[in-house]
Amino acid sequence: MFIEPNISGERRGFIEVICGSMFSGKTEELIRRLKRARIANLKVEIFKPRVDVRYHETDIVSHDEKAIQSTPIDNSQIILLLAGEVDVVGIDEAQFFDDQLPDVCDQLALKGIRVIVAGLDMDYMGKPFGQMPNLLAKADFITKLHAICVRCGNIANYSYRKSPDASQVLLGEKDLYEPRCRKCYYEKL
Ligand SMILES: Nc1ncnc2c1ncn2[C@@H]1O[C@H](COP(=O)(O)OP(=O)(O)O)[C@@H](O)[C@H]1O
Ligand SMILES: Cc1cn([C@H]2C[C@H](O)[C@@H](COP(=O)(O)O)O2)c(=O)[nH]c1=O
Ligand SMILES: [Zn+2]
Repeated sequence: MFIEPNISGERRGFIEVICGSMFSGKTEELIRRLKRARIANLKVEIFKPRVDVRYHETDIVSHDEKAIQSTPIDNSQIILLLAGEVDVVGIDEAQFFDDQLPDVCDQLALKGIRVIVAGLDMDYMGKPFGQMPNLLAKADFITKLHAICVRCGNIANYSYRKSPDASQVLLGEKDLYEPRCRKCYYEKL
């Protein structure tokens, strides 16, 4: 990623969005960027929605068991209260947050903070998930990652749900979901 030097001397914030299907490596990439920011001695705060307690009460944990400590929160406005003096804010599972999240990210970036957001761009129906479309619209930088289709080995954009449960929010792992390419996803629907 190339970022032009800041010619005015004033620190400018920006919004980075990491998106893709389940198992595409969003959480790993978020953790990688946040750990590098800490290596650079930047002050980092990390948040996740309280609803996401699959692996750990507080940590953000990838499917490959890479982890970083975070603060579980009930709504996105809390980030503004807790991220006063930070350089970098990380947010995982952004699709589960309320509709204030894009505005919160804008406010953080306006204060000069680097905001790194990871989330599912599509739900199991292949529809845009939560505030992700609005975050993608506001993002300065977007990284779309792909998993490997468990059926054919091509790149996977879709998160296929193996359960008949039709609610949009249904926490789970390989027990409930598998990443699929477009062809395999629509064949089995
Ligand atoms: N079908 C798959 N395609 C790609 N990675 C997979 C797959 N199944 C399991 N994984 C594992 O998932 C890891 C990515 O996990 P994670 O960063 O938590 O993804 P995400 O946050 O996008 O769901 C990979 O490094 C890999 O070890
Ligand atoms: C597709 C889809 C997923 N979910 C849930 C399942 C998991 O708990 C998370 C996604 O986690 P990941 O870090 O991207 O692997 O979201 C859901 O609730 N509804 C869906 O449609
Ligand atoms: Zn496939």
